[in-house]
Amino acid sequence: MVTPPSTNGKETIIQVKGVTNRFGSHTVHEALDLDVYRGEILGVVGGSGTGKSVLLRTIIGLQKPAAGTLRLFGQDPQALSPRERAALDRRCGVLFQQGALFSSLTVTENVAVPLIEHAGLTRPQAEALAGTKIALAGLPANAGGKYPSELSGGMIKRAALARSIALDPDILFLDEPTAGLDPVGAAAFDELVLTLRGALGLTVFLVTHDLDTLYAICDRVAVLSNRKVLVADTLEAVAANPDPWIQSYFHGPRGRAAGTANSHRKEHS
Ligand SMILES: Nc1ncnc2c1ncn2[C@@H]1O[C@H](COP(=O)(O)OP(=O)(O)OP(=O)(O)O)[C@@H](O)[C@H]1O
Repeated sequence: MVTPPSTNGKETIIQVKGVTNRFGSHTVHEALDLDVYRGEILGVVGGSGTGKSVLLRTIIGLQKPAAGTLRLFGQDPQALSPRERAALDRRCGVLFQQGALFSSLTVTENVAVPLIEHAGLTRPQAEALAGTKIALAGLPANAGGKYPSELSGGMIKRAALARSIALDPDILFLDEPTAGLDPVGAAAFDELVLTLRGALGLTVFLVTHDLDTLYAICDRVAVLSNRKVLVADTLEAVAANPDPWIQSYFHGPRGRAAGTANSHRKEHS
């Protein structure tokens, strides 16, 4: 058993050190460092094309970096046997930008897939457990029998979330989960992530453009800029950073509106 490193009493469960990613001559990340602490919701922001999704893909092993090291739960994924690697993958739930449900399967069948393929459950066992996950994701019981084409955008996100927590992961990776949702649906999804973090003890790595989400649920925010993590800190500390992109992001009209809405929310809670 490898003990993950500890920083200021916080347990680092993802450590990205000196990671470089290139596509041809295009360097997306260069010597990028980032730590993610157990139990936190980390919001990852940055301008379009700064490499937020590529960073997520690197951490979950879908993108092999040109340089640098990764540690998940204190382990180097590259050094693991296929069996150990599969066990590590099961600790990571992922919700991709498009939801990526199988369109020919019902919601229950979609959620049952990882339970059959990776946990070795029989179909009836998997479908029974899928019902619990569907309820946890805040969907009504009758949603289980529906096909993705019969669901609203918000319900599709919840169904995909149910599938991403099917194997009881320790970390949940969310790539722009509220993109395309109306503000009410987006706020409800934020609340769901917060509730699940508490109920399941998850750590959440959340790529987002949504300022309301940052204010509502993130413990820390990491800003990607110039091929690196420019700053990773509390929202207040990040918003005070003089970097021009950060200033326009947090203190432009949309940033001010999100900050004001959050102050009201705190006053009335
Ligand atoms: N498979 C790939 N092949 C070539 N280039 C890629 C590939 N994947 C990503 N890129 C490039 O890497 C850069 C970072 O992409 P990424 O999708 O991580 O950005 P992002 O910060 O998530 O952007 P957005 O906010 O627009 O979603 C972009 O310039 C993109 O074109």
